[in-house]
Amino acid sequence: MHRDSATIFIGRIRELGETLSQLLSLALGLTPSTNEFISTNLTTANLNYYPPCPEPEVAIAANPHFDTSTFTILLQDQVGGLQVFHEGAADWVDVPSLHGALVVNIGNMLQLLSNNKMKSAEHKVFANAIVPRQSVACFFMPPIDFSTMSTKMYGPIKELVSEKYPAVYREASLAALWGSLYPDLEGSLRNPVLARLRIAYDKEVV
Ligand SMILES: O=C(O)CCC(=O)C(=O)O
Ligand SMILES: [Fe+2]
Repeated sequence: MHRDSATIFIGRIRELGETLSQLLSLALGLTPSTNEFISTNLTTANLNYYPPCPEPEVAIAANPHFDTSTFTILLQDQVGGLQVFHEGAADWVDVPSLHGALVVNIGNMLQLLSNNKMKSAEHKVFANAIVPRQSVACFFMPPIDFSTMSTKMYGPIKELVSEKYPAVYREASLAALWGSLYPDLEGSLRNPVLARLRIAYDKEVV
């Protein structure tokens, strides 16, 4: 990516992220004074390049995973291959590549903060034999401070917890949440990181 266009792109994505944070807070019914998403910022961008794969039927371009972010803004090229797991259909569905469109994924951080009101989207990318594919994934998170990574805790926003809607998750540090890219060793949990944070873990699994 050319340096000038990258700078402009990132600037615009930051603005869009701020607007999205505010809209998500509104959608959750949070008041501006307790809005914890306002501090959400663009922390990382993945520039993904997937070369053509000689044996796409036995390979995968990106393993199924949940992003750790509050939300992710994704730019994909025209090649396609991104799929999201649709809980209702219990199946993977294609996320078509539309020219000029951005995809927004909810990540594990928002599922945790929103006390399960917003669900993290599991996604994967399948490989193709013919053309390379590129994407830019921009991750929005609370600011990352490596000195407090294991000690600063995040949990369901107080305003979203009540007697009627008790906290679904215990609090977790960013370091603990970061495990979400790694599959469950026993392979039985769809979202192992959040499943292990569930307060009613014994009774119910995410
Ligand atoms: O390449 C894509 O479309 C998805 C990339 C992705 O999921 C990620 O970087 O977390
Ligand atoms: Fe992702």
